[in-house]
Amino acid sequence: MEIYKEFSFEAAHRLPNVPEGHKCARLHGHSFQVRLVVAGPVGEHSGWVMDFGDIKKAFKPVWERLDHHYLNEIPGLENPTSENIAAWIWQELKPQLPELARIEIRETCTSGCIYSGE
Ligand SMILES: Nc1nc2c(c(=O)[nH]1)N=C([C@H](O)[C@H](O)COP(=O)(O)OP(=O)(O)OP(=O)(O)O)CN2
Ligand SMILES: [Zn+2]
Repeated sequence: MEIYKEFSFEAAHRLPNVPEGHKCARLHGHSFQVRLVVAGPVGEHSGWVMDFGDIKKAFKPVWERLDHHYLNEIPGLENPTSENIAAWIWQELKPQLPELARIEIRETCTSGCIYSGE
């Protein structure tokens, strides 16, 4: 079964590799929405795949590196597209949360990406 926990973080970024004149070359900010999906069997006694609180605990140190930061200054996020942010979170979080199955990032109300580690 899959469960999920949602988070948000506020951050600024600019996209350095967009074509000349692209609006995203300018410094701007988003309230990024993050959904972490965890997969596994439902424990017979616990009745859950994992305590939602344990997902929150695992993500906290990663979240703290993102929230209210200028993403371009974070090593590995020099080109902070949604795709690269999702892959970066995966790389940071997967060792602490091996049950992580998917990350969904929403950059605006209408734009985002889904990453399953491939
Ligand atoms: N594949 C990607 N495309 C774009 C990314 C990205 O990370 N991956 N990022 C941006 C910009 O950061 C931009 O802030 C968000 O894009 P966009 O959806 O174009 O934003 P708008 O809210 O202005 O969208 P409208 O639907 O046109 O209002 C750009 N592309
Ligand atoms: Zn943006």
